[in-house]
Amino acid sequence: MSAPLIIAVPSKGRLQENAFAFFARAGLPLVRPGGERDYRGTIKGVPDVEVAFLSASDIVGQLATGAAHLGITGEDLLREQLADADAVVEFVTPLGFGFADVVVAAPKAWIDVRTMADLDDVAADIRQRHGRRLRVATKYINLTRRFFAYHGVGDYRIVESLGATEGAPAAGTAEIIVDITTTGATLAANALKIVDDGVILRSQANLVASVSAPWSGVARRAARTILTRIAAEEEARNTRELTAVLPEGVLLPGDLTERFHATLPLGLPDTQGRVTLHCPGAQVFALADFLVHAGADPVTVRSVDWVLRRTNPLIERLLARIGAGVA
Ligand SMILES: Nc1ncnc2c1ncn2[C@@H]1O[C@H](COP(=O)(O)OP(=O)(O)OP(=O)(O)O)[C@@H](O)[C@H]1O
Ligand SMILES: O=P(O)(O)OC[C@H]1O[C@H](OP(=O)(O)OP(=O)(O)O)[C@H](O)[C@@H]1O
Ligand SMILES: [Mg+2]
Repeated sequence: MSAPLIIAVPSKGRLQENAFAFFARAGLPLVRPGGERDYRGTIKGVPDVEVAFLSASDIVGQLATGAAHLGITGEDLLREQLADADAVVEFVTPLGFGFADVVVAAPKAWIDVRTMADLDDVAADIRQRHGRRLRVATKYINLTRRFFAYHGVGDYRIVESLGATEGAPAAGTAEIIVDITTTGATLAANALKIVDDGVILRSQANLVASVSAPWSGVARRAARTILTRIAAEEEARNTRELTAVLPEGVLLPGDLTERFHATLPLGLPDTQGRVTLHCPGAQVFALADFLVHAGADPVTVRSVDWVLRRTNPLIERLLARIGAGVA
């Protein structure tokens, strides 16, 4: 048997919980036979797949070396750890969880400091008064360097911080910080504020593919199965299915798509006038009202679990990147 597809999934914390829920919704239940401390798993019912449970940060490394074919991790970590992330991985799809902004934050007490340009002034001031550089506590060293250079701030020094970064200014080890924030609670608790033009990156968890992994036929086929279900769930999430019986002689208008973004997955109404329509959640009531006024009574609306298609944008994107090969 040729080597399986390796998919790297966060092994703990918020990203792990969300990743398990996400895969389950897509009809891809992750199985961890040995419990929380088991770092190898499978996807129930999908052959030729091995799940590697790793830290979100290690997942970046495994994708970069090609040890994993697919992975779930934060865009912040990908952009921080890879000099040119887009050259090394293909961003297949954002996952709608793990939202975190990488931001520059300064003490709230610095009332005159609002922008990156103001920080440049502060840096000059510190240099002049104390003969040293502005200190920035962060674990996002590369993102910080790139962003500060882009804003023309050069007279600073990074103080590497591996945790509790928000505490650095109060502890006196740095003046400002670069870290991730989601609710803002940690910044507020530490009397810090985000600099107005200091949002470096709006990150969320992404499904990404390694460009350098050995994409054998087996790996491609397994990836196709996984991406088919993920795309099916993505499409279904915002799809509502309406069923109705139209009175004899009533025709559906030709501009159904333009007016309601609706499609007819089963085709035109049958001889009894029965019809099934799909439309986005936001259009449901407009379309239902229309059908009721046309004489349908009742109109039934359902959520949809999956919309499975022969191909989809996720597969197309992956194949375009790794080469069509023998999938
Ligand atoms: N507060 C948060 N809300 C949402 N996503 C977050 C949050 N904190 C981190 N993340 C996302 O998850 C990734 C990994 O963070 P996580 O906290 O799981 O790992 P860690 O900080 O390396 O480890 P730990 O917190 O367990 O010491 C981050 O890089 C980011 O993409
Ligand atoms: O804006 P908030 O919602 O307050 O979230 C931001 C905090 O969450 C993360 O910390 P985490 O809890 O992962 O602890 P860590 O610093 O040990 O990673 C991050 O490092 C921030 O400190
Ligand atoms: Mg953390």
